[in-house]
Amino acid sequence: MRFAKGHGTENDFVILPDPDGELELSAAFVAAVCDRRAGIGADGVLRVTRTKLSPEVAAQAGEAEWFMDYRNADGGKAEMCGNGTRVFARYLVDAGLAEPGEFAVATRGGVRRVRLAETGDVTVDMGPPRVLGTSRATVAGRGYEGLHVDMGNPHLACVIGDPVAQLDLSGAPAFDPEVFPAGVNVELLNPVGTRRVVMRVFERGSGETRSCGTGAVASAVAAARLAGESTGTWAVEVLGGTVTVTLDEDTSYLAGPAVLVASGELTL
Ligand SMILES: N[C@@H](CCC[C@H](N)C(=O)O)C(=O)O
Repeated sequence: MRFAKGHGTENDFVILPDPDGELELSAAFVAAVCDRRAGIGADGVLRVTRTKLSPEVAAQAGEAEWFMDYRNADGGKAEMCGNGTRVFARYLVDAGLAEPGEFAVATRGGVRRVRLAETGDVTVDMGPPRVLGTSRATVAGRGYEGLHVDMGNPHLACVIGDPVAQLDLSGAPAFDPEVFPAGVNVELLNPVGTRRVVMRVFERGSGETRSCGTGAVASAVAAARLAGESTGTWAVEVLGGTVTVTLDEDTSYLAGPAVLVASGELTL
């Protein structure tokens, strides 16, 4: 089986091309591929397949030829992955499956438009963030209030007083299962200047990752609220670099680098 490996601000993915929709990905197989010692190692898997061959998103086939079938490192499916969409777009162009410029990608969370710049950056129209209230997470015994933001997938973005660099994220944060019955991605962030935040994230199904695109947008929304703003551009510093989030009246954009670093034959 052919594979490629790529990352967006060190949120890394194994890419499995499956143009004819022949691959059945079991959770155990995905977890084995993502294993950082016994597998290739990644935060998730991106299966590249045709939208029209994928019953769960076939309704998007008129808008997007390719479906990003995203799986978390534990093998579970997720609705959306912002950095994954950027890396997926980079792969499609480099593999000759899409023209450089602007095109659409099908995801479980709906169609997302992407734009590749000459600089190598990829921007995704992430759609409108939906703010659904507040809730609490507990990290290493400490409770934090956060904003519940739906980016297609669920987020709890907590603006905290402590420096995020000092947090112990070795264990999963506790959260309210009544608010998040399907689990949640928890972001912890500090505003560090005008429209700039530092963020760490514990992702549902993948653990702490070095970046999370949907989480970066959720964090920008939380930071904007705190500043009494609803539009503008935020820099979100993550462990793997910096992404840019733009909030406007009716949508949000995520921009940053997306690179492919390897390809080969998977023998697992
Ligand atoms: N890293 C991603 C989000 C991946 C999915 C998430 N773990 C979930 O289960 O919702 C991103 O860049 O958005």
